[in-house]
Amino acid sequence: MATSEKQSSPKPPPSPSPLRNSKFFQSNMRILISGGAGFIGSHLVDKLMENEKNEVIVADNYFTGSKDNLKKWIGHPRFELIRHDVTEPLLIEVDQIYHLACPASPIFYKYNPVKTIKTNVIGTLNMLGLAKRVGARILLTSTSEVYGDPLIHPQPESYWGNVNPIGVRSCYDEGKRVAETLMFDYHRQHGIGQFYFPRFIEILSRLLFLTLFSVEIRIARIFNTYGPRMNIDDGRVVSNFIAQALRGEALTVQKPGTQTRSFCYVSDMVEGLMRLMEGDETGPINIGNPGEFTMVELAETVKELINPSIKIKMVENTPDDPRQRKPDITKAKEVLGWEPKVKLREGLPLMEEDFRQRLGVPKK
Ligand SMILES: O=C(O)[C@H]1O[C@H](OP(=O)(O)OP(=O)(O)OC[C@H]2O[C@@H](n3ccc(=O)[nH]c3=O)[C@H](O)[C@@H]2O)[C@H](O)[C@@H](O)[C@@H]1O
Repeated sequence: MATSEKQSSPKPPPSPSPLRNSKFFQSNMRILISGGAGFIGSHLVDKLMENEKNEVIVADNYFTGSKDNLKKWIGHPRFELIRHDVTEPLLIEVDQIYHLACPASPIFYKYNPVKTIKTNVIGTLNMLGLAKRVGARILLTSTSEVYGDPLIHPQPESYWGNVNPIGVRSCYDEGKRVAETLMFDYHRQHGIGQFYFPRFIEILSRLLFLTLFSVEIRIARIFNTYGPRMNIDDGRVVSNFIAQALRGEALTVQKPGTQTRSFCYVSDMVEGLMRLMEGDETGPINIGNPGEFTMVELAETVKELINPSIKIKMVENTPDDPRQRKPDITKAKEVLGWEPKVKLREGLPLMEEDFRQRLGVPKK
């Protein structure tokens, strides 16, 4: 009886790798960024590379990302770029994983929805498997789209959302919701978890080479982000309007134009993600700028700042477009001490400058 009780008792959590335990005696932190050749990923690479103790490894399949975004780091001894699709397993030794890989623009993620949901589900499983094997901390970039077409405004993290499970956006928003579920399931199933142990016990356990913890997770819910290096033909609203204004084309406001979004400048986003990774809070945490604009207001602002002579035209919208979106960032302020600094009117000219250079449109 005693033997069978012993056999059926739950297994202890798996041990973090020796690499993780010896972290306190090593100078370098090895950081993987999946999707690091993309818009937000490449800005994150720039920031992490500023710290000489970081080694950065980017894994990207270049579906929407580009080597161009990382050209200044190629050949750097602390930087490595791997062509890799996260739907396949990746076996490397790292301390931290920023898991960003997934097309984020609606036209790109709807282009191959099966691939999008595979990236979110199988890709996140593979990254979690890696995190579990090597004892790495993993941060998932989830999205404001998990709130769907929200019935609560602004959206706090406690809101469960209003999502169409069979719509054309589901590959992305339901995909990210499953990715969040996987993160928490790995956290609960493969480790005692920081819900129950404060940080100092975690540190003490590592110093004593005890392995109380396994999969440490962080979840950021990213709200609409803009800035230099967005794909010019990305299809999202800020990049569309800036490219249209510079090409002298009418700004295409999708109907009704009263729908709202809250736009966060990319440097603020990267700062929020890094604070979340380094802090003690698992999340989910909203990272976004609460400044809220209708699409007509955004078009008028772009027109005024970049090209007052262009027209604004109303065009058809796509199904399930959320009518309003604005982050409640109380939690980010409290637990990360983070809030965005760059206002829309300050960020748009910085993005305009980058788009001018890439489109070859000189300033008048
Ligand atoms: O930019 C982002 O960070 C987010 O972009 C998309 O979400 P969405 O808010 O639909 O992004 P957009 O395609 O930029 O659309 C925003 C609004 O602008 C409108 N829009 C878009 C493009 C355009 O040319 N004109 C226009 O009025 C859309 O109808 C929508 O109401 C993604 O699905 C999110 O995951 C991602 O986090």
